[in-house]
Amino acid sequence: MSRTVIRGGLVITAADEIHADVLIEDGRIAALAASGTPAAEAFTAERTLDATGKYVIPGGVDAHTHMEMPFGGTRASDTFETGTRAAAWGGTTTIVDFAVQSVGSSLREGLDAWHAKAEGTCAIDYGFHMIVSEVNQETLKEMDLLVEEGVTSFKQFMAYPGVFYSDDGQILRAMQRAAGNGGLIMMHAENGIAIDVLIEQALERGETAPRHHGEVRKALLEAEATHRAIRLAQVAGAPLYVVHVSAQEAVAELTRARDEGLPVFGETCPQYLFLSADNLAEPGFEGARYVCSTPLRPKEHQAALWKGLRTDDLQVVSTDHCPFCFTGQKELGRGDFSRIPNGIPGVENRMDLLHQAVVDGHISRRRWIEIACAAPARMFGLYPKKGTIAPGSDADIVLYDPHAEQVVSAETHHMNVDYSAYEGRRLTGRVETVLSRGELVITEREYTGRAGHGVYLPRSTCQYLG
Ligand SMILES: NC(=O)NCCC(=O)O
Ligand SMILES: [Zn+2]
Ligand SMILES: [Zn+2]
Repeated sequence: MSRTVIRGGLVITAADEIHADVLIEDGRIAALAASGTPAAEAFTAERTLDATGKYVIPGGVDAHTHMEMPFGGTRASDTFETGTRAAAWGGTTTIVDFAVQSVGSSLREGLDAWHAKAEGTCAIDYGFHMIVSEVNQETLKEMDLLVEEGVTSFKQFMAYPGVFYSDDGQILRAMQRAAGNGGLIMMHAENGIAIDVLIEQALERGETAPRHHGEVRKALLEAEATHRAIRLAQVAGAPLYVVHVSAQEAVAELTRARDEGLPVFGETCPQYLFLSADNLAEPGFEGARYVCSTPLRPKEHQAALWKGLRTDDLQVVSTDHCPFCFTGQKELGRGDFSRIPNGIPGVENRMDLLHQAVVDGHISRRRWIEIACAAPARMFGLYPKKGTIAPGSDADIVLYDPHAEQVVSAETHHMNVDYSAYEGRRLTGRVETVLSRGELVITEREYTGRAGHGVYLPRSTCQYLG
């Protein structure tokens, strides 16, 4: 039996804060006891980690990543190996990535392809959602099978006509299926048909710079799609999780639906909380770094997102990590913003940025852990194995120094991408040590993990539903 004890830290979960020692046995949390008490003194182990002055928090659960995803005529630049290593550096110990059904192929083929990419390469544990690109009798049946084997959530797109787009009828059918099999539909809510008209008109006017990406993907078209998705889910009797919410009008739709008692959930991402349309408007082609969809919004939207996170109208912060290098990838869209590959890197930055939100007074420490660890684990059927520090849970634990100062930079980050969306940002707080199932992956800011340590996580269904 291998044992580790973490002594003297402030253990923070979504529910509690307590100065406690944590005993780990064979990769799981065996016991907690208030530091200095006889119960804690009785913990014995081969390895002791001193967490004095540190927070001891659950490893982050990032429920929205796209490692090596083919998109926009290229491929996301992090592999499962580089992306999960970078995640670990940033205090995230679980990702849920998106397997993609290619048009003309089955869900099974898409899922198998993603298993093949990830297997034996990940530094931390991983699960999959399934992107459903085609809804037909076969794929609807496959959804049932996937839920049974632990792929319990399905992403559909109201955006990207001709790529991932589903029309309202296809969405309704998938939602009806999910209502029956316990699956959770994750919606990219933007009116892609209307946006394509606006893109065409903007390009005709010669508006080709990155900032026009934000202008054509209007907040109202996010809100309209969010409203439509909510009502389709209501008709189907299905729960709904809206991904990457950025517009205050979309938050208002979610709030209204939740006030009506509907099982509707929302996710936002650090880029919408910390960046804005001002970044997209950086001179020349510089703003291409910040092209993602939904787009970065004017700063005024941020207050509604923070409020939504405080009031639980938004439950989860994920990264939507989808990195494309500026050189050679983002550059595909020089002269035509609609050809800039959509996506922003951030899997390494999320826990730190959200800690900064604690420092800045936007959220409490426990809410930090709720939205970054516990809620995504519950939402996607991984709790309490992941997302908390409790006896029986996997020993996915971060020793976090709340006083360390850092400056974010592509020079020092570990993501396989040539820029940082947060370049030069000063943050208070830093990950010191990370354990994944009791194994040291980061040890006092040295990488001590290995590719292949991470295992696939079959998931149960959403734990917010009865
Ligand atoms: N969000 C984004 O811009 N890229 C990744 C694909 C998606 O999540 O829609
Ligand atoms: Zn999306
Ligand atoms: Zn995404």
